[in-house]
Amino acid sequence: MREIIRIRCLKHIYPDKTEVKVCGLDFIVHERERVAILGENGSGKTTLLNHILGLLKPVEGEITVFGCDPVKNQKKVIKKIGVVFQNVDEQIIGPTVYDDIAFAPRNYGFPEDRVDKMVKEVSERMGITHLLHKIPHYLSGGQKKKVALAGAMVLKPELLILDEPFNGLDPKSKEDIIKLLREINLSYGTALLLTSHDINFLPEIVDKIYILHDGRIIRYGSVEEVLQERDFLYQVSLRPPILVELFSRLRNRGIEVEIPINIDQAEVQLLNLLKSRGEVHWNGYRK
Ligand SMILES: Nc1ncnc2c1ncn2[C@@H]1O[C@H](COP(=O)(O)OP(=O)(O)OP(=O)(O)O)[C@@H](O)[C@H]1O
Repeated sequence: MREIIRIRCLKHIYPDKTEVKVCGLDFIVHERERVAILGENGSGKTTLLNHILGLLKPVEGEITVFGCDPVKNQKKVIKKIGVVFQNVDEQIIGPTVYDDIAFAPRNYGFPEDRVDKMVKEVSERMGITHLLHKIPHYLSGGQKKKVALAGAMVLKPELLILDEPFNGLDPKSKEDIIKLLREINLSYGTALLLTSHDINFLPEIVDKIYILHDGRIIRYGSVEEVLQERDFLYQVSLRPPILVELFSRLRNRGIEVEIPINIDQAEVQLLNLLKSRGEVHWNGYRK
């Protein structure tokens, strides 16, 4: 698969002299991949994303996005990327939801009938056509996230960057956003790159994980490999998913179970345990 991002040992110095380093392993994202960056507060996740967007210029290091330097070729690069920032209030700028979603295509000079088609198509996919006439300020938090996502997706970018997409959402809205992101990835082939402290949801939405700690990318692997490493996650100030914690405790008591990362795997593990004790039938129902 084609590489769309490659970063090696970035260093950034903010105007107040705060130094942020992202060294260690190379950071690589391929087309269509679904990748999460994990790390404690202040570890540099947003700084890294802002470099990918060409909004920040590193003082040291190498960064290539879609084969280009994102600072020197910002217009070209940004056209291929949709972004949902941590604080969506700062990015929703249109007087109505319709105008907000129409902002990017109008900005790129698409004729108004094309813009109309694009806005309607993306709004239908996001399930927000009933909100198009509304003033964004009055929307709920979950509705604002969906509008921001529609604005980010209207040009069908190759890469979607999401900084803490689940912040402040209720469980149903989280599920809606996860479902939308999976559909977007599948139907448009859009690569997903996200940060999240909501570790329990990650197996449903990403395949690969990078971990940032103390200015270094210290771990890269599949979502299963990384999230099953309970002790390692604690060492780097992260917390394992609740199922990993529970089943690790059972293993520590000598109970023979594999560590699951989602509810289906956990169900299979528990049923196997009950079957081995003769407490349930082969079909998983109680004897
Ligand atoms: N505009 C800025 N000016 C000065 N320092 C900044 C600025 N933005 C970020 N920083 C500092 O850079 C470091 C990394 O911040 P960053 O926002 O990238 O972390 P993060 O991993 O995204 O954190 P969080 O999980 O809390 O969102 C922090 O020490 C932060 O205080």
